[in-house]
Amino acid sequence: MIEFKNVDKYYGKYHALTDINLQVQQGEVVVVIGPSGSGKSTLIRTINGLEEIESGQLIVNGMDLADKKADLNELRKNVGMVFQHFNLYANKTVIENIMLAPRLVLKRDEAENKKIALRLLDTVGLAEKADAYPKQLSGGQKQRVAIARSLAMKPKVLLFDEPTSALDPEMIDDVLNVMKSIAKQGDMTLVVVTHEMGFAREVADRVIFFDQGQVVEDDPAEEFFKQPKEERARQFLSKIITHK
Ligand SMILES: Nc1ncnc2c1ncn2[C@@H]1O[C@H](COP(=O)(O)OP(=O)(O)OP(=O)(O)O)[C@@H](O)[C@H]1O
Repeated sequence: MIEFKNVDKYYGKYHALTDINLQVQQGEVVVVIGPSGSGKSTLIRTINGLEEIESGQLIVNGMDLADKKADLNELRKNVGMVFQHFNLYANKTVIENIMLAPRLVLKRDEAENKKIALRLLDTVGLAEKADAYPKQLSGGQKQRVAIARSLAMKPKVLLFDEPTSALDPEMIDDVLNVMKSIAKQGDMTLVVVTHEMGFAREVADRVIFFDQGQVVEDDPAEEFFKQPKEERARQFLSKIITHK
């Protein structure tokens, strides 16, 4: 479970998160939407300790991240993250990218590690790319490898930070389909920052609308997709898309 209690975060004097109170239950799929610069990335980066919080409490899988002594390596065994720009190791093959963390962190047996990695590559539709290097892949393929790499750790929580926004339009669906199938399995907690409203409508349990570092709406998905909240969100999102 993830629980924010009165969490504040500053970058210098800039108040990036203001009094966040949120709970995400194990197995929930939560989509976070909101305008550019509203703090969505900051919010999810706090969940795996990539950003520190200044005050309040943030409990993730029983660990209090406000405690400066929290063991972030231990936390990250159970909390994976998929980034906008994939962050694959360029000098390692696809399968090595997937096998590395389970080998080093979980000390997983090598044969078992390889079996799991190949199965995951198959799941994301890239079985034939095991020995390719990231530079030989399209953006959408890289992102599917990044997802397989996160899944290899069997995390309880998987965070997605705008996973499709660096992709060409024709690649987006392949990545969203992989994410949808993970969401539909129902055992992992997913927190997804995205502008993909179709994805949210299909698989989200909850939608959080974020603005100026604050939770403005926190609704069950069926509630959110009733007008006029969805319409307001679309107006915000159309501004972002025009920007880009
Ligand atoms: N490391 C940092 N140092 C200083 N300011 C930062 C830092 N990271 C983010 N910010 C600022 O904090 C605010 C929130 O940024 P954040 O990336 O969380 O927003 P976002 O909602 O994810 O935006 P986008 O949709 O454009 O990615 C922005 O005003 C940003 O400029």
